Amino acid sequence: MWNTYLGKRLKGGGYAIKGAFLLLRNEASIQVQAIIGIVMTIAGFYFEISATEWMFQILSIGLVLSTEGLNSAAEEIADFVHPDFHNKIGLIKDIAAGAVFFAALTAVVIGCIIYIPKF
Ligand SMILES: Nc1ncnc2c1ncn2[C@@H]1O[C@H](COP(=O)(O)OP(=O)(O)OP(=O)(O)O)[C@@H](O)[C@H]1O
Repeated sequence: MWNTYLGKRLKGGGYAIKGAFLLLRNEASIQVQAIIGIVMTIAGFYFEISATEWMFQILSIGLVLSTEGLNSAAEEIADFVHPDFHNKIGLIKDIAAGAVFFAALTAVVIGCIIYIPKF
């Protein structure tokens, strides 16, 4: 069953879910972002945001969690291929963190657009 096309796709989905749990269990940065996502979801219900606002908020949370997860993967690869200090490893980690910064900045701007008018 697992060797069929569908079986292989299901197995791939299983690895992805395992990866998501590993991120949530082991990565402090993902845990912080996930907590922020939960707080913003509670705020969304409290302020009764519109369907469009929900879509942007959910996209923002997903974007930040995804880039944060990819950043963690880049850090793992960097530490695996070169555990010692190296300027290039530092540059790779800084660039990966920069990607998270863009996502987080986008989420903050969207959050301000949604919630500032509600005060
Ligand atoms: N092996 C290394 N060589 C050179 N610079 C490094 C190295 N490891 C880390 N750095 C520098 O330290 C910064 C922080 O790296 P680190 O691996 O501690 O990530 P982090 O942001 O603290 O994430 P986490 O807490 O999830 O590990 C990097 O962005 C980089 O500038």
